[in-house]
Amino acid sequence: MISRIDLRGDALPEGSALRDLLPRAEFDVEAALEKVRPICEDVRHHGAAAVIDYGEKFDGVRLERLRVPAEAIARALAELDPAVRAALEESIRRARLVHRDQRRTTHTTQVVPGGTVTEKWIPVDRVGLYVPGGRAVYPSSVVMNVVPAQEAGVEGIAVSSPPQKEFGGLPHPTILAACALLGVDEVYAAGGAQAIAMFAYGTASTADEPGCEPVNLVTGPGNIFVAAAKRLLKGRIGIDAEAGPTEIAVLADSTADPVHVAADLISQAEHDPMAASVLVTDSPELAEAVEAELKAQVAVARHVEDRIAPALAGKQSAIVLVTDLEDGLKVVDAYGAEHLEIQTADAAALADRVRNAGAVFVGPWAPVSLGDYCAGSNHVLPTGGCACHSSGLSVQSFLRGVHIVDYTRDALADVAHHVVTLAEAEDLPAHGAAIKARFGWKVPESK
Ligand SMILES: NC(=O)c1ccc[n+]([C@@H]2O[C@H](COP(=O)([O-])OP(=O)(O)OC[C@H]3O[C@@H](n4cnc5c(N)ncnc54)[C@H](O)[C@@H]3O)[C@@H](O)[C@H]2O)c1
Ligand SMILES: N[C@H](CO)Cc1c[nH]c[nH+]1
Ligand SMILES: [Zn+2]
Repeated sequence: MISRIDLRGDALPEGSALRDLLPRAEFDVEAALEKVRPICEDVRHHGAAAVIDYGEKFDGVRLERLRVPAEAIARALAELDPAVRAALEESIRRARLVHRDQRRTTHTTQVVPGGTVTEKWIPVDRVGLYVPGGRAVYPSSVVMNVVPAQEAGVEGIAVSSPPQKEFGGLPHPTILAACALLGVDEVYAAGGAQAIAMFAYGTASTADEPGCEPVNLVTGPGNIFVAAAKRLLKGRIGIDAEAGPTEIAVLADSTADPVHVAADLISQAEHDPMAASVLVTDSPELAEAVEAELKAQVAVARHVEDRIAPALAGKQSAIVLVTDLEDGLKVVDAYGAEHLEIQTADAAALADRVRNAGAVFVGPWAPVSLGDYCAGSNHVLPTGGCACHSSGLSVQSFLRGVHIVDYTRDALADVAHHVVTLAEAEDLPAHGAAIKARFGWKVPESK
């Protein structure tokens, strides 16, 4: 059911050749652009009416209005299962602890006497947070989007999630309840590309409801249509990342428990038929035991036909045998998984050497599921190998650093000749003139 790749014996390929040994599932955002372009254009020109039309087409439910009424949000919280409420509250509490510590402080550097550069961090004014709701619904993604935005100090927060037919076209009630727990009252029942376009272009107010004001930044995971709309509208709006299907890599040795490893691989395969589950190990015995465990556990799992089985059987999932853990480390670094578990005898030491992963989970007691819900870490993480250049969602994602430059006359005079020289070197004399104009059109002599 899951394929094997044997990299023992020969020297490992290097660089991109090593990365290519472990392909991802086809997630052709470029091709999806052609599908989402007309959707985004429609929303641009026809606003809420177009979003409602696409909701009917793709989500099978025709809405009267996009904005979720305050009573529906309050009702969802009132009717929330107390155990789910307690779990969400704990998830929020832990996420707040971690994200509060990510806040940036204003920092001033005195470059020369009388010359300072202050770096100030300013939150984005208004954000649109996307919470997926196609194959599964993700109240936990409400927490992972909203908490960093709030801790960054963002004032305008809007959430959108697909309308659910079985709930009369509202987003899933647990998503609404999570919004209520977090104090978010601007929630829309819109999914896919049309939701991202709604955030980017805004919608006009009608007699029935206020429109959605355009946002500055859109964050949150989603399927290929969400990713394509983000790519298309990037520039008009900022985006966090084009998150692709979920992935887990486990680097394990003979000390790992095959029951845990198999359970963790299945846990992420449960998201999507394109999800990737990869085990990298130097132990053929562990590989065999995990294969047997996968069979046993899949036999009693839910979501097998539509997600777990195709995800594990896909080219994106594999058990990779390596000569030793040094090679294993090279393989997982080349792969750059969204989630990387280290289940080895010296897990902490090995984890410390990882360079490319969205998040690293150390040892037997830190499964990815913990991070998905209640570790305090963020679960919106770079996929598709983007961990080599990008980070997961954080307070930083919602901040802009601004340099405030403050020089006295003397401090400018002291460096003026360098500025003029560089301006001349770039054949941009007007730049130099802007300095000379302040000193009677002469370059002041440096001290
Ligand atoms: N990285 C993370 O933090 C994270 C967290 C949760 C989920 N995920 C991933 O997010 C993804 C969620 O995808 P999903 O599909 O379940 O939910 P989704 O909310 O992203 O997409 C559902 C929407 O897609 C649109 N759509 C469906 N078919 C369409 C079509 N043919 N053409 C145009 N639009 C169409 C519909 O409008 C629908 O509302 C999964 O891949 C999951 O693994 C990632
Ligand atoms: N593993 C997903 C991507 O990081 C997040 C998630 C939400 N709910 C369960 N899991
Ligand atoms: Zn998950």
